[in-house]
Amino acid sequence: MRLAVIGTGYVGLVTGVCFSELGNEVICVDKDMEKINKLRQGEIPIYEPGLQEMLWSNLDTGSIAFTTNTTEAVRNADIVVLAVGTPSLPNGEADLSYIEEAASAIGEALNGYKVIMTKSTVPVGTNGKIESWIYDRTSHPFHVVSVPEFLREGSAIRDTFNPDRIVVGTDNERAAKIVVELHRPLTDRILVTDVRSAEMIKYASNAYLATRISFINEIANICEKVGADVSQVAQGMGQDKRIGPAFLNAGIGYGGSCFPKDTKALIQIAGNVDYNFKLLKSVVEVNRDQRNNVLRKLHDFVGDLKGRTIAIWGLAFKPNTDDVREAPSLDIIEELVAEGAFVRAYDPVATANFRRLFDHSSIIWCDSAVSAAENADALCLLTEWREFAEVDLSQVAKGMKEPVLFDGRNVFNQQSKEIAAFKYYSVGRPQSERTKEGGNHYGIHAADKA
Ligand SMILES: NC(=O)C1=CN([C@@H]2O[C@H](COP(=O)(O)OP(=O)(O)OC[C@H]3O[C@@H](n4cnc5c(N)ncnc54)[C@H](O)[C@@H]3O)[C@@H](O)[C@H]2O)C=CC1
Ligand SMILES: O=C(O)[C@H]1O[C@H](OP(=O)(O)OP(=O)(O)OC[C@H]2O[C@@H](n3ccc(=O)[nH]c3=O)[C@H](O)[C@@H]2O)[C@H](O)[C@@H](O)[C@@H]1O
Repeated sequence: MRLAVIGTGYVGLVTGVCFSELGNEVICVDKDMEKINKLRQGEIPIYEPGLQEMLWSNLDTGSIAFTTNTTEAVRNADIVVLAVGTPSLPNGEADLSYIEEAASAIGEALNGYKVIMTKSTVPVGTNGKIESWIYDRTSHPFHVVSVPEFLREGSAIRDTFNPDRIVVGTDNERAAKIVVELHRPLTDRILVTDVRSAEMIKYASNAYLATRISFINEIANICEKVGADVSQVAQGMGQDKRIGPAFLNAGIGYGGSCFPKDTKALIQIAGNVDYNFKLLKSVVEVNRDQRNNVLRKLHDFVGDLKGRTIAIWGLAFKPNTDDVREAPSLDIIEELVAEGAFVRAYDPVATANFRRLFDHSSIIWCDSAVSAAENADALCLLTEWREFAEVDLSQVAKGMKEPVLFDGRNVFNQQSKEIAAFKYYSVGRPQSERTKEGGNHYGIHAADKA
């Protein structure tokens, strides 16, 4: 089939590349000329494992192309994929201005029957609006179908080729058949629903996953106080088939471009119909506070942070991506700087993106995990990049002023020999005897603070 993908951000690019890999003819559109020019040269603007290579091979065969010309792309397509951004407005609601602009351009361009497939995450009722924005500008027939996207950054290609399900929201049989046929090579698990239910499935899924994370983080906070180990608790819970093991990793809370935005949007969607979504409001609040645990632990152990040097491992909101949108690292580093600390930070790929959002003369950007820890008073692991688990910790400990490690993602085994060199704090796990006993040369005793 011939696809025009409008919006070549994360979702648009991954969708475009994967569907061209499946043998479709794809043209990706973006209004950002610089981005399109780079993509034409095979340069991708994001870090996503495997995407670059797949783009190159499809550019070579000519099954994918890039343009800023929406009209031409739409005219040559059977299916138009809407993948523009839907960021948060200051009140938490989704900003639909990019969707309206793109829908209007599609309406102007229509030259025959097309299916418009909405992959952007949009509030319930939006596909109806998209339909009317297009309808007002054309006399050609079309159907708008809600096909929410469930890929995760860092594993986007694997997720696209192995989806748990594809949701197709439409009341129209002809459109449903076309969209089902497009996705058939990916899976048999294709659920056709009405449009509003499809829109709700996306928000409900993200809100539920966010809820699991805040739930396990609160359990972790309680574990710390009662001397239980949240890793074992999560394992025990996850073995119950009704619960399952995924998304029960305690840590410093969720970030990224979607959970924070989509949870806030669903609270607004509920509020607009006079429903107070109390549970989800708490999920957001718990998440906001969870990242402060790192700072609280630093205060407990290091005391006043003014003039101290804090090393940071990991800036991205999760491993295998260079995305720092709503990353816990942003709040934590901003606060460290505000309190007068010096920061030595390292991330394998996300440093440039982080610096675009926040930079300061008190931060030294390091080019390896080991160098970031040099002469630091404490080290905080914020993103569980695999390379951190493989670093020679004895070398790290030797290079630090004080071997104090705050493991915000429970990467290390606190019983291990390497960890024994540190005063080690993780999330929701009992502190080792050494850590409990350990005072430090600032004269503050962790155990005294309890
Ligand atoms: N990032 C992710 O992992 C996922 C995102 N989503 C949803 O997909 C949607 C897109 O998200 P991202 O790809 O992260 O967005 P993004 O913000 O990275 O990219 C959006 C792109 O659309 C372009 N654009 C905006 N208006 C346009 C127009 N009128 N014509 C052509 N191009 C236009 C922008 O220049 C930008 O390159 C959002 O609704 C998001 O919630 C859903 C699942 C996963
Ligand atoms: O709508 C979206 O954009 C996407 O949002 C998430 O994907 P993503 O944000 O890429 O990454 P996740 O793997 O879900 O992680 C999100 C955040 O939760 C945190 N997390 C995840 C799992 C866990 O057990 N604990 C935990 O703290 C991660 O560190 C990360 O900060 C969803 O998993 C995707 O299904 C969805 O398509």
